[in-house]
Amino acid sequence: PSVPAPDMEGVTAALDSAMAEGAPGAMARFTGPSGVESRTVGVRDRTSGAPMDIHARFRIGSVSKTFSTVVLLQLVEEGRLELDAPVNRYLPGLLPDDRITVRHLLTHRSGLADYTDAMFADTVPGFEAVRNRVFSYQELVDLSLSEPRTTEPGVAYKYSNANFVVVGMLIEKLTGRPVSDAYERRIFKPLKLRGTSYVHPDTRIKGLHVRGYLHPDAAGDPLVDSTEQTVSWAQSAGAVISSPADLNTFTGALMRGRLLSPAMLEEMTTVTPTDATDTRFYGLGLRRYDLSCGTRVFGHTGTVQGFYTYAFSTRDGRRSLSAVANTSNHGAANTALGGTLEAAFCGKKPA
Ligand SMILES: CC1(C)S[C@@H]2[C@H](NC(=O)CCCC[C@H](NC(=O)C[NH3+])C(=O)[O-])C(=O)N2[C@H]1C(=O)[O-]
Repeated sequence: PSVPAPDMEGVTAALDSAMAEGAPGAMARFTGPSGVESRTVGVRDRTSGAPMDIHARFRIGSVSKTFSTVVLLQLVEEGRLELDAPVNRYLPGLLPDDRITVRHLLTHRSGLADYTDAMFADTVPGFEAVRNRVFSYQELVDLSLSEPRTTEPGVAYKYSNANFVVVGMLIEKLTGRPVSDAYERRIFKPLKLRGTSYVHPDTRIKGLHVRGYLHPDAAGDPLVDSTEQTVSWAQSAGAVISSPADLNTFTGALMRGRLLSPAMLEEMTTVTPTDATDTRFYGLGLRRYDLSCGTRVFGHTGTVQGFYTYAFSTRDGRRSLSAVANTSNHGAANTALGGTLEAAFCGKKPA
């Protein structure tokens, strides 16, 4: 069946509006049946004035959660753990409730509190306090468990980074290796994602990269260059570095079944609503957005200091979009950037 061509003027308009909302720059890359289209606006470095570059790498924040999910679901396929088994079967004594299952982690239905709410309540001081810190997984879990749980296991969707910290712990326990080895061996190398890396706790983004600029809470305060950080507060929940092309490859390959069996991909894309709207859903470490033209796209969003990211594909993997703006803590810029999805996947609006 023919699909609408991407509305690249609309994509550019969304990138321009992200800049108008305070992003120093933004870019998007679309891959579809007619090939690749990319657009860049503004700068990747405010000091040098270097223009945004479609080949530059950046922090993808919680898009990392989908990478971690793919590794864990491959381990499920290999019989190393079961989706509906208690987490405590594999990490004895870790969680205070044996009813919390592996699936609850991947669907944000565990009830484990998100420690980043308190950690980043004051945006810039919170960031400065942790940007060079190295946390153990256990320290992050302890931060979560020091707060009340948000729901009985399985009862409700409540997004929490803690879930994907535990996913990282499961991967390391079951493989006996750091998560970086699993990412490399199971995803980065097979898909030839040469611009994608997991370098925690190194603070640098090596090679050609985008610098990220954090908006302070007080309007009018200067942007904070947040490019260098360990992202140790997130790790398997948010510390992957990638590029527009690699994200297109990753979400496209995932949806084409190159990483998981058809049955497991079906599990991953089986969703429940995340909010009152009937357009946003969450599966296993994966978001589904239902667009105005009826197209359903699957992928993830990311918010890490200095970077907003969208990385989505259609269910058949034939069309993929990745978009990034090099700012954060500024919702209007994030919403503006999100406009690239409708333009790319729904095409030009009828006159
Ligand atoms: C659910 C989200 C939005 S939050 C979650 C994760 N990012 C974080 O947990 C970092 C939150 C603080 C980031 C900081 N904000 C503040 O400090 C506010 N006081 C900023 O904007 O740079 C990620 O990425 N996910 C996004 C996702 O999945 O889309």
